[in-house]
Amino acid sequence: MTVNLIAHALGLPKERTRGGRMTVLDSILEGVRADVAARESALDLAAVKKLARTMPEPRDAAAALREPGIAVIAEVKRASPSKGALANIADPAELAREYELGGARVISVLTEERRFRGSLADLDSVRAAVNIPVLRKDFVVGPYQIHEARAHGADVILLIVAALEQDVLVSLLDRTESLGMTALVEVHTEQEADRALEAGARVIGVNARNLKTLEVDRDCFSRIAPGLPSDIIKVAESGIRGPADLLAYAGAGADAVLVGEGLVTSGNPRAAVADLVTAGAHPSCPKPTRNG
Ligand SMILES: O=C(O)c1ccccc1NCC(=O)[C@H](O)[C@H](O)COP(=O)(O)O
Repeated sequence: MTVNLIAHALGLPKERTRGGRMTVLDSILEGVRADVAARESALDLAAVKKLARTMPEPRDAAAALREPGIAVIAEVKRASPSKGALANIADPAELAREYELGGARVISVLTEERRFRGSLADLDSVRAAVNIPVLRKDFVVGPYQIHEARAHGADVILLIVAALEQDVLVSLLDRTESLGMTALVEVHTEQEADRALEAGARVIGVNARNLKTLEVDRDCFSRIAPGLPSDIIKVAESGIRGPADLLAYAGAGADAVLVGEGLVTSGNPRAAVADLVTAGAHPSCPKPTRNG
């Protein structure tokens, strides 16, 4: 059986199997599809849409990310495929409040359960605890998760280009925006960045972590960001352990950084966020100028 036949049999885009083996991303997506199907059979799409309509309007995350200084998106992250258990986060709401007090502009909440030990309950707790925009960080495979995110108060959704065929990416991005939410569209290569732009992305995240090998390549951002139009909000994701990393990404054109492990393992998340925010606010720290 060829790689593409295996991919076809699994319902995956052709390019996402490596050497005939399931990649980490494939395996995560397989679990996510099963979990979404189970949730949808318990509460169907019409019911989730109805719930979403009862929520207050989404907060404007793009505006928050455009404010002066390098924005910090602080992540609630218990575990990861690359590192296993990271932090015992008994109270995600308290952690999110600490992040907000440290100056975070957006809180990212991992809701994937099998590999990251996150949940929609975490999203609910964080939403209720902070006044800044909240990102539902998950592996979105279809419209159900977008309405579900809105029903749980998310203002921002992550869309991973490598996980989605182009027509699906376009329709999920449109749906996100039609609900008043912001899409953070994640890329790993110049080709994926082109796809994100063609789909109409306004906020593009360059993830330094290769979702197939899990290696972190901090140069990924500086390869891709210069090719993005100046009006695109550019987010550097993964591998940021302190102000030096933030400054390096800022020098390469980042408007924002998304940080998980470095904060949840810091011992003092409020101070760790504040250190990043201070570095990103310093007059010597470059903030890209934009056209529009
Ligand atoms: O973190 C992982 O190991 C991982 C593996 C496979 C897919 C996604 C993964 N992480 C999601 C993220 O994008 C990060 O949580 C986020 O960028 C923060 O990264 P870090 O600051 O390095 O924890």
